[in-house]
Amino acid sequence: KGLRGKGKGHQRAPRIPSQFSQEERVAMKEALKGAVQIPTVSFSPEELNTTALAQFGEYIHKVFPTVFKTSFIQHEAVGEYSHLFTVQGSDPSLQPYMLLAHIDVVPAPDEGWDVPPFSGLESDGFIYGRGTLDNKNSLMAILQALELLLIRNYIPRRSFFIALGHDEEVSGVKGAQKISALLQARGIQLAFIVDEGSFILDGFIPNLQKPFAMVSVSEKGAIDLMLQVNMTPGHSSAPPKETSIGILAAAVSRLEQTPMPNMFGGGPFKMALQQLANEFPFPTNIVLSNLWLFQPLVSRLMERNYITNALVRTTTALTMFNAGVKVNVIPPVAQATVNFRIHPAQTVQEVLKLAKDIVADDRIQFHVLNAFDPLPVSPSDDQALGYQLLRQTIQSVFPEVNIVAPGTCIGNTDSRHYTNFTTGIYRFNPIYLQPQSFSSIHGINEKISVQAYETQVKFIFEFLQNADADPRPVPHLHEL
Ligand SMILES: CCCCCCCC/C=C\CCCCCCCC(=O)N[C@@H](CC(N)=O)C(=O)O
Ligand SMILES: [Zn+2]
Ligand SMILES: [Zn+2]
Repeated sequence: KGLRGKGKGHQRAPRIPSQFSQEERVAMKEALKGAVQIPTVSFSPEELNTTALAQFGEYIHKVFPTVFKTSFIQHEAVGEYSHLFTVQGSDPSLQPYMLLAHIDVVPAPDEGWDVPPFSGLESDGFIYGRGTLDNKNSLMAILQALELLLIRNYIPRRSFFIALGHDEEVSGVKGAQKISALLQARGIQLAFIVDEGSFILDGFIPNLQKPFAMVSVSEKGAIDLMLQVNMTPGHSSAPPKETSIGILAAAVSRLEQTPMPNMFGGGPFKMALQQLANEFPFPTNIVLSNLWLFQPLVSRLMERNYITNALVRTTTALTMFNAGVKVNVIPPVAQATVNFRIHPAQTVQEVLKLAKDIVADDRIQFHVLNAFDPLPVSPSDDQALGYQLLRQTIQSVFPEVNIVAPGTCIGNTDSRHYTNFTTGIYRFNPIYLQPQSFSSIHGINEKISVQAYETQVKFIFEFLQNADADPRPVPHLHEL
């Protein structure tokens, strides 16, 4: 709605092969390095590096000139530093879709890095730096693929939006939320959305030898819960039996030692394991094919690893603790913040009640700083256009990957600000991820191989064209 309504000229565009010249391949990796070198760090919702964000806006103008000068692409800066591209397709009868990525990155002090985190240095075939996996790779690959298609005179059939938020790492309130309001005011409805949030997972599940593509169809909810204890201050030479610090420490320790219930079976993860069953050796294949019998066993096994544990329950992370004003003063107040990530089968209210029951101490005050429910589960059936387009593109770009399975994103993404536009929200990065690279996201030595980045560009180049092709049934591989 509201997109190029001319109703004419929507002939089929010829398929353009995803082959790039040596010169283009060099230019694309250099463009990513340049993006990494701009320190677009979000420290807090109020503390963004606005100089770097402004510089980034100029940078994408410079490296993707065709995107900015094409007549059927409208560019708008939103909330000053976020960017919305409206690509008007030639066939207004096709519902548009939207690709998301974010400009900002989490802070990266130099300590522990092999190379400075904002150097974008290339070493042993890898480009190093903050944002190379989260999420400048996606942002640059989307614009790069579009630039290359435009240079080849491609005219998209289906309209689409590209929304690039500038504060995803600290809420998305100034970026994604503003873009969302703008699209809402324009009455836009979308066929589907694709965002960051999952990968081709390699080595995350014991005994599963082959990588598989997990497309996240849901996203955990979250609560930032502040616990506070107030006590009368006094001289430390004659302390009371319990201090605010002691009471609060015991309360948060109870929360840490009492995990939220295991909800395995109540989210997409069970479906993924069933789809993966035949990829495991005996007897795991039999166990996973018969979850009606073995569900209690499997759900317990999943708790053993901290990543699979995050997929079966609401997690409880103690992230901040503040108390004390002076070495010889009984502290008047102690505060701690707990970050819960809510399993798709639970709600904010349910988790709050459980947390209060676990703490079970009237001296503790609870303050909800921020909370939202898990995101609805998007369809992954044969009719789900976004899911099937991802599946089709994964099968063509990564023919060695046998399984594409739905999953839950354990982190949060900007896509949660766009739930009004579509029931189909998919989180997927076309990149192989091993547990070690998972730790580098928000950690140290974040890096992407030059080859992986080229493949990401190729994936989007193919995806944009697949979205314009006539819908046709996608053959299922390895169905149960
Ligand atoms: C099937 C078994 C293995 C499953 C393993 C899952 C491995 C994890 C794969 C991907 C998770 C990566 C999450 C990336 C998205 C997170 C984005 C992010 O950092 N968001 C922040 C900020 C925010 N928007 O709230 C966050 O705190 O979550
Ligand atoms: Zn991210
Ligand atoms: Zn992140």
